[in-house]
Amino acid sequence: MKLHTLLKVLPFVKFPNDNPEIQDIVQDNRKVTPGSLFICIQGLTVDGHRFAEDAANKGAVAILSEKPLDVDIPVIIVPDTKRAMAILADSFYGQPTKKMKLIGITGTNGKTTTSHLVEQILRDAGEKTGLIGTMYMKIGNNTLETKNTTPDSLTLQSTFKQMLDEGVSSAVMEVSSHALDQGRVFGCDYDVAVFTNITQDHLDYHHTMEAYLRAKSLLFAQLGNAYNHEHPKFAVLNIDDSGSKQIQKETAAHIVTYGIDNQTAQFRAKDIDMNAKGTVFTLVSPAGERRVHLQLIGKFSIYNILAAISVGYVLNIPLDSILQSVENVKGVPGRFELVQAGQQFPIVVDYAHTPDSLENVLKTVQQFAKKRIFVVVGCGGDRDRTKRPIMAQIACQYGTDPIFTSDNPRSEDPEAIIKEMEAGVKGLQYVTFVDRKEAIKYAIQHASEGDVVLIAGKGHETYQIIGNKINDFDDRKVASEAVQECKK
Ligand SMILES: CC(=O)N[C@H]1[C@@H](OP(=O)(O)OP(=O)(O)OC[C@H]2O[C@@H](n3ccc(=O)[nH]c3=O)[C@H](O)[C@@H]2O)O[C@H](CO)[C@@H](O)[C@@H]1O[C@H](C)C(=O)N[C@@H](C)C(=O)N[C@H](CCC(=O)O)C(=O)O
Ligand SMILES: Nc1ncnc2c1ncn2[C@@H]1O[C@H](COP(=O)(O)OP(=O)(O)OP(=O)(O)O)[C@@H](O)[C@H]1O
Ligand SMILES: N[C@H](CCC[C@H](N)C(=O)O)C(=O)O
Ligand SMILES: [Mg+2]
Repeated sequence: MKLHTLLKVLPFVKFPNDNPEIQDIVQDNRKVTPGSLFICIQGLTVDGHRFAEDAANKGAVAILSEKPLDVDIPVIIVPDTKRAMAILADSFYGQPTKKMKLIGITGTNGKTTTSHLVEQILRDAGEKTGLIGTMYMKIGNNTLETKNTTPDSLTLQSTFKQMLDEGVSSAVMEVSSHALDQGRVFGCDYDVAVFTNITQDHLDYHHTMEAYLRAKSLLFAQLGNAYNHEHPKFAVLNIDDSGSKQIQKETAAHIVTYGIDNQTAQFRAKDIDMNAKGTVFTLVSPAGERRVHLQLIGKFSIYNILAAISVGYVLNIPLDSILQSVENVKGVPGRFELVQAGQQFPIVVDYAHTPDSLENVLKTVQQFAKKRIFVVVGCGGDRDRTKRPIMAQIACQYGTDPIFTSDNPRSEDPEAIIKEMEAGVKGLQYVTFVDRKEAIKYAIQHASEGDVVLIAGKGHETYQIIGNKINDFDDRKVASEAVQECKK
């Protein structure tokens, strides 16, 4: 694409005299190849403008910048390069999200789970699907690795283009608050946006809950208009969560509500019956009442199911097909996943790494544990420090045997992180092991029939990040091995 053609989507920019062919758009000087447009991003760690000269030396033919630069290739100046990058990426890759159904899911907890449920509903309805989220990106059945839950706008739009080339008709993605704040999704044309909930997390980044909710609400602000009857847009909101009120004010889309406690929810679960094998509830929906039998457990799972059902419904998928899909779902890897290694008690591996998710999952475990509840839990390094004492306190409140350990300490001292957890539980009973393997072993050695072992925080993760090193570590494997060792 010619530079001038590409720049047409950015109003008021000054077109340079040169009009080179743009082969690629990159934001990392290490990825520049001849013919690239290099975009300078002021990051949180470094200022990308400082790599402009190197990009030019490597063959970049133009630079997008927020300030004048001393290089001998054209420099186009815009007020906000991150935003411009998202808009250019959308245009460069042929506006892929305009040609497919796109569902975005945001909220503190439940994004990965809900996106998998929605993907399943769409597949069962005959769509070829794409999925972007914490665990991977998927095009049909092929998975691609991903670094972020929501990738940068260039990766995002090129992935959508690939999806389109491979026949994807509907894509579902998790939209993190970081991505919204950094404009990674500005170039996405969503049809449906979902809000799961908001509770404490990421205060290291957003600083206040108000700023965190504001970031989440950006997804709904960019969603578009309810009165475009050809392409109506839908905001699917958890009406039991007070954050929905704020979000509702920020969007011009149709509002669709789901919930359990609030009787006005358009998609509501009532008469809930839960046991260790699954959950049964009555779905109240615009299409009438239906009894639903799930293989998932926990009140939080019902919220995810309701969100997914609402999405399917607004996309005109027949309710019968939607319900058949969700009833068949066995679970999502690392979310309340049971480790079966021949032991006499349940071992649950769960991705709860926030106070609210830990509390929810422990309340669910409490319903089934006859005796003790062992909770292995740590808190991530280089992440919200204020959740550490709270998570420790929740582990002590709901567990009988809390075990504090490490969960991706990253650049921080693992012992110091545990100390910050301990500050929340002075005078209470718990044990600590810096080595997560030892913590898991301890729980499994001490548990017996009637007890439950919950290993929280890492879920599907297959690594433990200590310093800059990414070490192999999978809670599910470590737990299985510990069970085998105990049998010896
Ligand atoms: C805090 C945060 O969000 N950081 C993201 C941010 O990095 P950054 O601002 O530090 O970027 P930077 O390193 O300063 O670089 C600035 C610019 O210089 C360029 N650069 C940099 C170095 C160099 O040698 N050459 C070069 O050209 C970079 O490509 C970039 O364009 O922009 C990067 C590119 O888009 C992201 O990969 C990176 O995510 C890091 C890995 C991260 O850990 N992010 C987490 C906090 C995050 O975003 N998490 C959410 C999920 C949260 C949840 O679901 O709970 C997510 O969506 O993943
Ligand atoms: N709707 C929900 N409400 C509260 N907690 C939930 C909900 N759904 C899942 N959880 C809990 O949160 C954990 C993470 O769930 P999930 O991976 O679906 O969330 P996520 O929003 O994608 O998280 P992340 O932001 O880290 O990617 C689960 O393991 C479970 O303990
Ligand atoms: N998306 C979350 C994942 C946290 C998972 C937990 N295991 C940790 O490392 O803190 C984050 O990056 O904050
Ligand atoms: Mg996720």
